[in-house]
Amino acid sequence: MSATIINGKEIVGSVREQIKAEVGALKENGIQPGLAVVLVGDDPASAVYVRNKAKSCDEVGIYSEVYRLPAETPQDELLELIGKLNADPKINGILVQLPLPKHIDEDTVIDAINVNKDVDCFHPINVGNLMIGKNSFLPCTPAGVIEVLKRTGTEIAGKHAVVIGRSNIVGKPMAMLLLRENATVTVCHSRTANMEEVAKQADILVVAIGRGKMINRNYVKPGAVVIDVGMNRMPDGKLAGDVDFDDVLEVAGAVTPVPGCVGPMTITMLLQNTLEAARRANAGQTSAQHASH
Ligand SMILES: NC(=O)C1=CN([C@@H]2O[C@H](COP(=O)(O)OP(=O)(O)OC[C@H]3O[C@@H](n4cnc5c(N)ncnc54)[C@H](OP(=O)(O)O)[C@@H]3O)[C@@H](O)[C@H]2O)C=CC1
Ligand SMILES: Nc1nc(=O)c2c([nH]1)NC[C@@H]1CN(c3ccc(C(=O)N[C@@H](CCC(=O)O)C(=O)O)cc3)C=[N+]21
Ligand SMILES: [Mg+2]
Repeated sequence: MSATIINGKEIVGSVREQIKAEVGALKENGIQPGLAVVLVGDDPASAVYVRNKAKSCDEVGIYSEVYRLPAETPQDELLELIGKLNADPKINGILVQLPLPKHIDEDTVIDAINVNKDVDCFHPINVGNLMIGKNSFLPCTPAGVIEVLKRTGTEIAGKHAVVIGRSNIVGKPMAMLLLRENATVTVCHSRTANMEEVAKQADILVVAIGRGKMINRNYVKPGAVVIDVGMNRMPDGKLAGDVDFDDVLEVAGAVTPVPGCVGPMTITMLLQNTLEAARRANAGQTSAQHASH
């Protein structure tokens, strides 16, 4: 038996078509959503993601600005740029590419981003709103995974979902979104005992650990849907996920490919959030106003 390879390109394409149409409709009312992406330092992987983000904005008609700052940029200068972007009406979304150089405190930087422009959903207020189920931006990678599950017709409610990884960017918000969809959720991490046994209980297995090809068939229940968030540059120079794709393909029900699914889906959700931010800015409906009452 061989698993279905989830067609990421097709899903990404159809969500982006929808976003493009909605951006087009806003433009007819004289509104163009705008995204600012800030990259500090010259990490080559980050440079690729930032280029992809700008290109994807163009494709759907979102205005974008990219700021490339040298690695030694003082924290104050970065905060000053964020202050300017916070006040700029052309900019609806601000994304500061992580990780930042060591001399910069990531929490301080994230705190400085206007809550209503935090299209990553990394600001503590937006993270809090997510926890209590209030309307806020959805974190891009986890929201992209939910969209993939829904568009492949995967039932989530009542199913056992196991998330491997507990980072603030992926694992934790992923668990929260699956819970919102009424899955029974287990989160694994580096201190989890008997991880193969735990993972094998999953109907839906989401893997975000940053260990190239670590998750093989021993972690997978026959027929499970396996979502690979990992992005690793292997010693041979090739890109691979955290899942041993060829091995898992033989037992799983469906598997996402890397590259070609969760990565581009993450960018798609970023576009969606930027569109949503522009809508809210123009409706005068901001979560900061809600939060201040
Ligand atoms: N496609 C996309 O859009 C995105 C892809 N990524 C990719 O996803 C992967 C994860 O990213 P991120 O969450 O930021 O990574 P982090 O390094 O921040 O977190 C990794 C998590 O995995 C856990 N972990 C590490 N090794 C093991 C192990 N051997 N067994 C069990 N758990 C383990 C860690 O546990 P502990 O907490 O105990 O240390 C931690 O919770 C990376 O490959 C990254 O490149 C990330 C963001 C977006
Ligand atoms: N503030 C912030 N927000 C993020 O969302 C964020 C971040 N920082 N730091 C890094 C991670 C990683 N990430 C990816 C986005 C797209 C692809 C992507 O498009 N991947 C392509 C391949 C790209 C390639 O060829 O290298 C694919 O999987 O098909 C991957 C990874 C967002 N992240
Ligand atoms: Mg730092």
